[in-house]
Amino acid sequence: MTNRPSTPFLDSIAGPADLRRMNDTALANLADDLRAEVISAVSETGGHLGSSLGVVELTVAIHAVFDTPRDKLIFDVGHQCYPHKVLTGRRDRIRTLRQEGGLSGFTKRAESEFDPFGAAHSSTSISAALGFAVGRDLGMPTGDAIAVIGDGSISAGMAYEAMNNAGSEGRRLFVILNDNEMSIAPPVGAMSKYLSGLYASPLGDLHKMAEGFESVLPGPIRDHARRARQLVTGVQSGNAGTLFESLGFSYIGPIDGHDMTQLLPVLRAAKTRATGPVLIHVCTKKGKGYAPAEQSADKYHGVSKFNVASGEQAKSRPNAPSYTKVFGTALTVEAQHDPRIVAVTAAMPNGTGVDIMGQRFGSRVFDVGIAEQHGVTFAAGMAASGLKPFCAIYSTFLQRGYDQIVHDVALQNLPVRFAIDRAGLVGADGPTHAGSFDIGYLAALPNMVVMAAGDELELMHMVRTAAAYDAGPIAFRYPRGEGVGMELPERGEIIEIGKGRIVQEGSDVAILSLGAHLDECRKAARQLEAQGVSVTIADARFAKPLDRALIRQLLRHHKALVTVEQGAQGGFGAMVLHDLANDGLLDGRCQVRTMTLPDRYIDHAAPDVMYAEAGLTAVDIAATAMQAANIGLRRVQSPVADQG
Ligand SMILES: Cc1ncc(C[n+]2csc(CCOP(=O)(O)OP(=O)(O)O)c2C)c(N)n1
Ligand SMILES: CC(=O)[C@@H](O)[C@H](O)COP(=O)(O)O
Ligand SMILES: [Mg+2]
Repeated sequence: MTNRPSTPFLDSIAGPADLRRMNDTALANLADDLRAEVISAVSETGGHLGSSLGVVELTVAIHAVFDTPRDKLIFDVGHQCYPHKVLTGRRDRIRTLRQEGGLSGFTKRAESEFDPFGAAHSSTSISAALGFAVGRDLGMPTGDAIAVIGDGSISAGMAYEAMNNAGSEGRRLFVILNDNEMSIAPPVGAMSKYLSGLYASPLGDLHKMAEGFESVLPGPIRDHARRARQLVTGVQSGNAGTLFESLGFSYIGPIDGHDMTQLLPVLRAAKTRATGPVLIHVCTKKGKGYAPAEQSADKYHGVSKFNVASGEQAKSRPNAPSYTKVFGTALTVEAQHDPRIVAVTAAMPNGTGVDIMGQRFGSRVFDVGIAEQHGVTFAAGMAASGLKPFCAIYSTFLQRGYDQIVHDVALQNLPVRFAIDRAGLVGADGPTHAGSFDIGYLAALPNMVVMAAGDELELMHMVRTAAAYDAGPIAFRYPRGEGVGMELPERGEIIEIGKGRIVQEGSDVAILSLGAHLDECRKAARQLEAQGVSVTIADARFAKPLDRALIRQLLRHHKALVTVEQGAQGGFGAMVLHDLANDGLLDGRCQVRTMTLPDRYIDHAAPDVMYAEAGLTAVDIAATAMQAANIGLRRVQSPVADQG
């Protein structure tokens, strides 16, 4: 355990109501304590530290000024909510963040009345806040609605859809733009440049502050508030604020989000005077107040446990390259062979590994910002032009681009290659980030080819296959984390579309694996073999088109056929059942079982714990095969006993 910091101001409060009794100096001191507490806690748990450190003063100020939980504070993404959790009755559990059975790393309704709206995917906060504002105006027991959204997250279309609607609704609503000039990577796009322009606007460019607004500000801070003069004027402010004002918002800012003498009076004035939607532009530093974070390139966006004194993170030494790295490297090799290959990422160049290609072929890698919908259609356009786009998006975030996949890609049969990282359960980020649904939602689409990599070599083959495949859209999925650890060639091979492979041949039961649970299937086979059961393992490779010949062969020669996938019901297993049922093949000697994620969300924990919770361990697979084959349950070894 690290040395706990001394936090007298934080120790003196039980919840946000206490903040409303503190003077401004005490609130500033409280913010210092809170920052120290967050650093200390995250050093023990890991998590999204940089974003949380950037909003310490802002979080204190909002809770001090607004009447939470009656007023609804909605953090966009929610990855910056650790100070909020500490202030809202969860300090005693803050050192359980992202651990099994502990606090979520995001806001979560089930956790606290101070989390009125759950999040983890970005750019939803303004829509949700507007919903609360309408609820209030229609008599629901709710107060003001305050959305806190980052400069990265405000690049997504959904934020503009919400502002467009909020501006025309004209209801009292607060949007606080937390502008730290960072997304996960440095932010991209015209919006980012626009915000930087606002930040650079000299005070003297602004028009006169409205009398009514000025009068509610205490004398000493009037100067700071000169930047907030548009609150009740609605007057255009030269270049500053014009976009937000055009959308119907009053624009206040920019103000220094680490200076309580600016934050508190501006929030108080806004709260007192606002009658319609207001956007308060707050400038902060990601990682503020912790030197290793401020100095790091990613501003400590997501960190593992670390040493507070040195900032050194406790990264475990990898046994094998990550799937992400294997993908990024294989893509770069393909890009070298074919100049038509381009890559698209939605604000995750490092997370998806396309930054590896970017180092060699920078002009062919496109970071579109947090804009998955646009990213998919942009890729479709590039494919229509004759390019070969690889659209690299995490499974969970690709959900955002589903209509674009259906309407712009699949329907037009355009050869967009979807590289789907973080397939399956991902661990500490929990259910919001689980890649559970892509097999089902993609395999349902005509024209779409869907592959899943059984290991990192298979991933290389799939990258090469996708690069070579021009007949229509093709997707391949692979999980978060390390591969199994194997010798890898320079370049993958092209595999035949719709053909699986036999990994080992047996005669009693067949396990048909799709994707990276292949290794778990091997463990299950060893457990079964220890019981005298002869096992075939097949790697389906394709959820679509199915290798129907392979499936029928397995069915003919075994007493049981068990499909296994790292995905939800309605995926690969369902495709197999559908296919067999339609051919009247389900009533024969061979019993068929499907093993998928269960029909519920699984809370954050280490991935193997989550898979155990899901009933998808080697023991579960072996037991299912035995039961299906009616072999009789003898003792099945536990995974701990199974060292092989
Ligand atoms: C729809 C969606 N796409 C991608 C992400 C991954 N993601 C999480 S935080 C983040 C950056 C957010 O930047 P910003 O809003 O500026 O917050 P900051 O981290 O700078 O505090 C990204 C890309 C996400 N959560 N949701
Ligand atoms: C908050 C968010 O959405 C991302 O930061 C996410 O936590 C990244 O996850 P990976 O660590 O899997 O890239
Ligand atoms: Mg940011």
